Amino acid sequence: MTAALPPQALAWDRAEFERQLRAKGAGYHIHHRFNLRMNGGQCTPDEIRCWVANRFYYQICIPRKDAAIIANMPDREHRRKWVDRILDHDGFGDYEGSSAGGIEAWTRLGEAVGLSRDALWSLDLVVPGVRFACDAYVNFARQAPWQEAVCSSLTEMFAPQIHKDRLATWPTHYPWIEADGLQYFRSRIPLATRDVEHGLQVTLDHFTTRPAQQRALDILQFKLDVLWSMLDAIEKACCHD
Ligand SMILES: O=C(O)c1cc(C(=O)O)c2c(n1)C(=O)C(=O)c1cc(C(=O)O)[nH]c1-2
Repeated sequence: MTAALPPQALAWDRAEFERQLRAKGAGYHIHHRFNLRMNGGQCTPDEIRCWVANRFYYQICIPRKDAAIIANMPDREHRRKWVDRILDHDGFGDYEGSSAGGIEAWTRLGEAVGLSRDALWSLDLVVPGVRFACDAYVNFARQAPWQEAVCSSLTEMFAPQIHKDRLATWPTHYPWIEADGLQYFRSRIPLATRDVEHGLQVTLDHFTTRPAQQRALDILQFKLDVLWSMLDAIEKACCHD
């Protein structure tokens, strides 16, 4: 719980509010013990497979989450921008090439680490804590005002670094993973940057009083908790030493 604000607390200006949002990166799952272990090369092939299979559930929830946000957006201009996020993950056209989408790229990652398409898509390896966390994110997007749901996507401010870390460390630590399986991480770097530009604009425009800005920080914390508890559940299920 956040301490109550004095009623006279002044709103932060845009630059300070953005700084406060970005400071939440200190709680990003990039600092989670499992992520440090994974990018430090200490995971076994089974642990990597377990992470990929569980994270797949997050991947398939993202476009459902984004569709829920669109359903709550009254404004055509915002819907036009937001719909790209669904296409980024679901893809369009045939299932080949860059238009195949993120879910297909994650399926490719699964194959590169030794998980068949059927094994991944069956969701048999997804543990309850991961389901709960991802479902909480989708449900939040369904129920919250759309600007709050947009704000919750802002953990993407911190995602390019985690993708870059994987691209920099996995080929050395895990040479057994076929290199083209890492394309998902490469593809997300420019897309996350574009997403954040729009998400930040909505957030800075909407949360303009100090209590509202505090609410935005709390929403971002909720989303950080979603990602953190996914890794808690994954660590518990996947690591056996
Ligand atoms: O690999 C990661 O650590 C990570 C984290 C996040 C995030 O911060 O929510 C996203 C992604 N990846 C990602 O690939 C992605 O497409 C994405 C969309 C969103 C969102 O909230 O809309 N987050 C993330």
